[in-house]
Amino acid sequence: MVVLLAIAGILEGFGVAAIVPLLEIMVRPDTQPSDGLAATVSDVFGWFGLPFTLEVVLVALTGVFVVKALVAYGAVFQVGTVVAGVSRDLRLRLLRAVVAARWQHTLQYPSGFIGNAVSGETSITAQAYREACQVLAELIQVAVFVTVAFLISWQTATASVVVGAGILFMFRGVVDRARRAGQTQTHTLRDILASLTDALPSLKPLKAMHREHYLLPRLEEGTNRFFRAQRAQIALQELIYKAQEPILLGAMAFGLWLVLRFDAAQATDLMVLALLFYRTVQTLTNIQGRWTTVRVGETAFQSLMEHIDAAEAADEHHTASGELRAPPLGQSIAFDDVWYDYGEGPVLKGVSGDIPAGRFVTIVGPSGSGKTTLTDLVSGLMRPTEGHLRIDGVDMARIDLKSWRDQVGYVPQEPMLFSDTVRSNVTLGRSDASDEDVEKALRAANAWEFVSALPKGVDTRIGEGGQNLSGGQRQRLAIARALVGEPRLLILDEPTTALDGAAEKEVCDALAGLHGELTILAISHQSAIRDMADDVWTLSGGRVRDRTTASAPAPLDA
Ligand SMILES: Nc1ncnc2c1ncn2[C@@H]1O[C@H](COP(=O)(O)OP(=O)(O)OP(=O)(O)O)[C@@H](O)[C@H]1O
Repeated sequence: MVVLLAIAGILEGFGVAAIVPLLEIMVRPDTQPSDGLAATVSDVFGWFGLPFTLEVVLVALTGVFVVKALVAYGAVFQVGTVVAGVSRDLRLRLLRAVVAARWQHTLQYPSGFIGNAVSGETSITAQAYREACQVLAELIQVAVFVTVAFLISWQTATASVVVGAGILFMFRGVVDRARRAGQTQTHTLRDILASLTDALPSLKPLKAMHREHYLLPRLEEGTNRFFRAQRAQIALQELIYKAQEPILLGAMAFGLWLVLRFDAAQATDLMVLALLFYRTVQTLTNIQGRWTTVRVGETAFQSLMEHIDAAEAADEHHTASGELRAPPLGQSIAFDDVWYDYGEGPVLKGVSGDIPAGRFVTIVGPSGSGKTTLTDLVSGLMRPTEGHLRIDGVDMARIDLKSWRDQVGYVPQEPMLFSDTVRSNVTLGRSDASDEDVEKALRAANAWEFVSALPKGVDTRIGEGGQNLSGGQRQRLAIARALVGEPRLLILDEPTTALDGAAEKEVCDALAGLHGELTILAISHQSAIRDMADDVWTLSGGRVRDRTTASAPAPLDA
C-alpha cells in the first residue's frame, strides 16, 4: 500500500514538473529551452530520442497522469481491503472474546455496550485507520512536492515547509479539542445504546401504564449531549480546512510579491513554484484535517480495545479451567461451605450439602435468597468466592469447564428460541445429532406430538423467539434442547413459573418421564415441581434453612 502510494506521489510530482516545459513551449514555441527545469526536461526527452514539441509534451503529460491515476486507484483499492480487514478482525476478536469470557465478566456489561462496540466503535476505528493511511499518502506527496520545489528553487521549498508547519502549529489546539469532542461522542453513544437496550424490554408495561415518558428524558439527555459533541467536532474540523485557505493565499501573495520584486525567476518556473507551494501547504493542511479524524477515532479505538482486552483477559478457559476431564456424575455434586459474593456482600453464606446423582432436587426460597446463584455455581458459570464444589469428589476448580458443561442441560425460565427450524433450535449446531437423537429428545420432553403435527415436522421454521408457539410448547422445546446432548445433569430455573396450569402439567409430565434417568436440579416456587422432587432445599438469606427428603435415592447407572 505504501509503495503504491509513494509511486502515485512521485508520478504526480513528475506531472507537475512537466507543466514547466509545457508552459515554455506555449510561451516560446520555436526555441529550445536553455536553462531552468524546462531545459532539464528537454534533455530527458532527448535521452529517449523524443523531440521537445508541444504534441510530445502533451502526450507525455497525459500519460504520466493516466499511470498516476491507475497506481492511485490500486493504492486506494489496497487501502479499502486493509481497512475492511481491520474492522472485520476487530469485530471477530471482540465477538470471540465476549463469547469466551467468564460469565461474571459478561454480567458487568449491558448488552448495548457490546452492540455499540461491534457496530459503532469498529466502524469509527476503521474510518480513522483509513484516514491514517491517507495521511501517510499525503505525507509522501508533500515530500515529492518539496523535492521538486527544491529542484527549481530552494527558497520556495523552504517557504512552503515553514508556512505549512506554522499553520499546523497554529491549529494544533483545535485538533485536540476535536479529539475531546470525539471522546464525548464515543462515551455518550455507548451510554445511549446501553440505556436503550435496558429500556426496550420494559416498553410494554410502561406503555400499558402510560409511563413511556419515563424513558425519554434519559435517552434525550444523552442524545442532546451527542448532538453538541458532534456539532463541536464538525465545526472544529471544518475550521481547520476553511480558515487555512485565506492564510495560505495571503502567504502566497506575499511570496509572489517577494519573488517578483527581488528575484529574476523565469515566469514559467514561477507559475509552477506557485502551484507547488499551494499544493504543498494545502496538502499539509489536509493532513491536519485528516489527523483530527484519526485522533477522534482513536477514542473509539481505545474504548473498543478496552472491551477486547478485558474480555480476552477474562477468557474462562485461560483463567478458570482445570486440567481434569469432568467425572461422569455417578456419585454426587457436593457443596462444601460455599460462599459467593457479587461484590456487594455475600449472597451465599456457607452452603453445604450433597445432591446425590440421579436425584431430583428442587430449591425453593424467597426471591433474592441465592437460588440462581447456586445453580450458576453448579454449571460452572461462576466460581465460589470461598469453599468448594465437588463433582464425584473432584474439586470443580480442577475440572475442565467445557467437559463439565457438555454434561449439563440448562432450561431457563424464559426460553430463547431462535427464528430457525425446530431441528436447529433443538440441536443448537451439534452436527453429530441424528434425526433419531432429535426425535428422542423431543419425545423425552413431551414435545414430539405437537412437533410432528407441524406442517414440516422438525423442519418447520418457528417465528422470532418462537412467538407462533404457546408458552408450554416453547418450554418443552427448551427441555428437548437441553436433553439432546444426553446430559447427566439437568438444571431448570423456574421452568413453569410463566405457564398456566395446562402448560405446567405438560412440562411436569416431561420431567416425570426423566425422573431417575439423570440428576435434576430445579428452582421452583410451583408446588407441582416441588412435589415431584426427591429432596427439597429451602434457601433463605444465602443459607440452606431446611432440607426435606421425600423418598430414598434412586439408583443411577454411572
Ligand atoms: N449480577 C449480579 N450482580 C450483583 N448482584 C447480583 C447479581 N445477580 C444477583 N445478585 C444478587 O444476589 C442475590 C441472589 O440473587 P439470585 O438471583 O441468586 O436469587 P434468587 O433466589 O434466584 O432470586 P429470584 O427468585 O428472584 O430469581 C440477590 O440479592 C441479587 O440482588
